[in-house]
Amino acid sequence: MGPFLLALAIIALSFAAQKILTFWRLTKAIKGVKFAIFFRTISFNHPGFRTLFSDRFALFHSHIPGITPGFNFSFTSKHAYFAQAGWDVLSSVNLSRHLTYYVADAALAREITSARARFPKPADFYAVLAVLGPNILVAEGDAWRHQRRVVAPAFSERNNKLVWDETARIVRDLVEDVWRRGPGAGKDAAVDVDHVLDVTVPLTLFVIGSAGFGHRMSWQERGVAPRGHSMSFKDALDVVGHTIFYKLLFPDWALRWGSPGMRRFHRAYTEIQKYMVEMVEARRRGPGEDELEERHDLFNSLLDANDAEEEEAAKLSDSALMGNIFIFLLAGYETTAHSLAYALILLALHQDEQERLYQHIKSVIPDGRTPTYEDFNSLTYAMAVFHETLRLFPPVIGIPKVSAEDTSFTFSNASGQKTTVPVPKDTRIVICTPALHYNPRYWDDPTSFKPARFLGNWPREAFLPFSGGPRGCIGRGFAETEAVAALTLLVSQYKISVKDEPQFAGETFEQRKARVLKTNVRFTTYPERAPLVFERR
Ligand code: HEM
Repeated sequence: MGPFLLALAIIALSFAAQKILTFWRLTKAIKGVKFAIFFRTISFNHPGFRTLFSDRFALFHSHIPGITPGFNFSFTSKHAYFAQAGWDVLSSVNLSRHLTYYVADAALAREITSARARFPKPADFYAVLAVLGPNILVAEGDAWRHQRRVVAPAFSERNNKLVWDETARIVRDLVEDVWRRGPGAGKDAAVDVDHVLDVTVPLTLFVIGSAGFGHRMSWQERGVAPRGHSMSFKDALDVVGHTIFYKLLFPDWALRWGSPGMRRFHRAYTEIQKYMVEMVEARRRGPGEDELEERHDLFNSLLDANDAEEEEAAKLSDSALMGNIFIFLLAGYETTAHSLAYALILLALHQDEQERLYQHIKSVIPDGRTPTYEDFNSLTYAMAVFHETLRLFPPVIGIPKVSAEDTSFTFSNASGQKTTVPVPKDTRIVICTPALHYNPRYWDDPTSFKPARFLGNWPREAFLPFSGGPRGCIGRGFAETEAVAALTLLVSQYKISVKDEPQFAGETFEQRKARVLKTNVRFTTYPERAPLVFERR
């Protein structure tokens, strides 16, 4: 063996030895469960995954024993691994430098989400999102506090009302301009939708377009670019909304010169920035004659709040304004589109629940008028349907945190046994929302769709689709208003069912359910294919 190969072999061996030592050290560190045997106390390693790779190794979606917990294990297995281990916390040791705990224990999840300084977000996990500009989702410490203070007033009651009104307008346009007047549509014909996302994705895009960015869009609008632009706002937002992951994966030069899809994304992203710069400049010039109406979209309110900051140093920079408005799009559009889609599928599968929702809407609005934002608080069953959907299909399947200090977790299991595990500084923590939401300690019959469980008293600590504590979702009210409005407006006018297709004629209810709820995860959970029929009531 030549000296070069020998040097290479020594480096490889010492690398492997270092990995094995780290693995051994971490495994030793997680002694938790204690048993007293013949006057001696024996500690056992806290159960969990012992694998080569961490769950972040996206090549493997499911758990492969010894190799990886699996990128999507949290959704595919729900509470099963926790039940097997007999604990609602699992440890994970792999060849990375970090110990990880997966959490499905409600009290512990609350402890973690409420202690922002002890358990911040892992900076490396979120770094990629900073390419959009400084923003509230990735910021930590003082920078986060500053941004949240400026951003929070935009998510106001007045913005929620705008969300409602815009959702109502967009659903009305869908019904009148597309479903009742579109090609092949009779006035009262049933409407076949090939995939529910074909409805919910544009719907939520239009809502974030108007209530978020202050740009009204419609289903039939053709993409004519105004002077000075190469794309209409609608087309640009559509492209950016669907393919924003390009921005997270590739540097600017690659987007500029890459595949046609990458170039289209780059053009759309540049266009949106251009539109927003124009909106900022238009404000600085003052309102035009036809712009005297007060506007409560997120972008406008964010600019208002920023202008109102007295000290120049307290104002957000232009790039932080852009970063935040893009993060609203990234964090708020797919999550809402996908969860609304699941709600419609679940209602189509469970006709009894759909009827209950319909009767409840009728009891709130007996004269059949169009529901308004003032009805929102009374539409409790629609909200219960949305919450039950988020429990069963949380769009975000893991809430990552890191321990900022050496500490410990104490928790008990279903049989009342208590344990304490050490949590060294830099330990990774993932709150597994599906496991928490399907945990039978908190939810009776957890796999069933039962919206009524969200009426009255329900275990709030075991429901974290929006995370919780100070870093909880700032857009929760936005999403809930939009979903309740859309569900109420659609179910009050249409009976929704799963489309009968000849190739699935012989399937049982369970097979049909599994087919239309088949889920994939790309950033958020989404249904792969769910054809529905909307039949006029
Ligand atoms: C069903 C819909 C939604 C779900 C399930 C959801 C879920 C979440 C979750 C789990 C987090 C915490 C993420 C983390 O810890 O990294 C979060 C944060 C956030 N969400 Fe949402 N979200 C939804 C809708 C929205 C909407 C509509 C907007 C804005 C228009 C939005 C804006 C944000 C922002 C800005 C944050 C960061 C807050 C902070 O760190 O202070 N979300 N969301």
